[in-house]
Amino acid sequence: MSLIEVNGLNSYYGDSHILFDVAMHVERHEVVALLGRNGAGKSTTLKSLMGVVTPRSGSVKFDGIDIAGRRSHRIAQAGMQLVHEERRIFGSLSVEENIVLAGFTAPKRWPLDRIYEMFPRLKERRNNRGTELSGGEQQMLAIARALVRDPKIVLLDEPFEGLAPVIVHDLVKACRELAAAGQTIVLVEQNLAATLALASRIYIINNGHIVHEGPAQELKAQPELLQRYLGV
Ligand SMILES: Nc1ncnc2c1ncn2[C@@H]1O[C@H](COP(=O)(O)OP(=O)(O)OP(=O)(O)O)[C@@H](O)[C@H]1O
Repeated sequence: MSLIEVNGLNSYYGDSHILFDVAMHVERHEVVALLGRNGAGKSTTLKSLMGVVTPRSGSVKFDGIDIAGRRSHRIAQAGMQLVHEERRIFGSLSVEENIVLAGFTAPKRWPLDRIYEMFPRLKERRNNRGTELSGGEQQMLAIARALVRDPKIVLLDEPFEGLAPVIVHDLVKACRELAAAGQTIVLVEQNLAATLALASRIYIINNGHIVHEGPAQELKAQPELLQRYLGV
């Protein structure tokens, strides 16, 4: 049984039909990436999985249970975490307070030591307020806030966007360690090199339709797909 199995998913904003019969699956311990141009529907897909957007129709099975239509806090309680593009950390709280607070209501938690082993930078900055962090540190903190809840799956929405290459390198390394430890991840990213360094399987979404699915390695040999759907 797949950890996530999506079928016939349709999502709207008001009258705007955004996702059209999306079908996808994610296996345990897999890193899957969702690629596509700006506005293709990537964030909406993650939000529809997480219950931030309520799908109008279709099924979303998470660990065997249909969660479509459930509220996002209940989906989080079942073990899914979405790291939003805008990070959503508390600027007035310290790094450590941010992490502890995020883990507060989780049924299971990572010990802080494990978080700090993965992000040594956060350990150095643990007494700094959220507002005092660089963009890269904020992103590490946003991911740490998801991981502390020991999720079955983490959805990462453009985690590398707007960050300097050296920070992206550190974050990719941390994500690779996470994946090697068996963490299931769904990644939405515009940075193709970072995506291919992390994901084993790729979906491409275009105008709300899944138009391609296959191993990440194959994508490099398909320049026409990259050109047509990603403009690269
Ligand atoms: N809250 C909203 N209300 C109305 N329309 C929205 C809303 N959020 C997104 N959209 C529209 O839905 C479509 C899909 O947006 P989505 O954010 O899922 O795209 P994306 O692939 O994640 O792109 P990006 O990389 O720009 O975030 C776009 O046309 C966008 O303008």
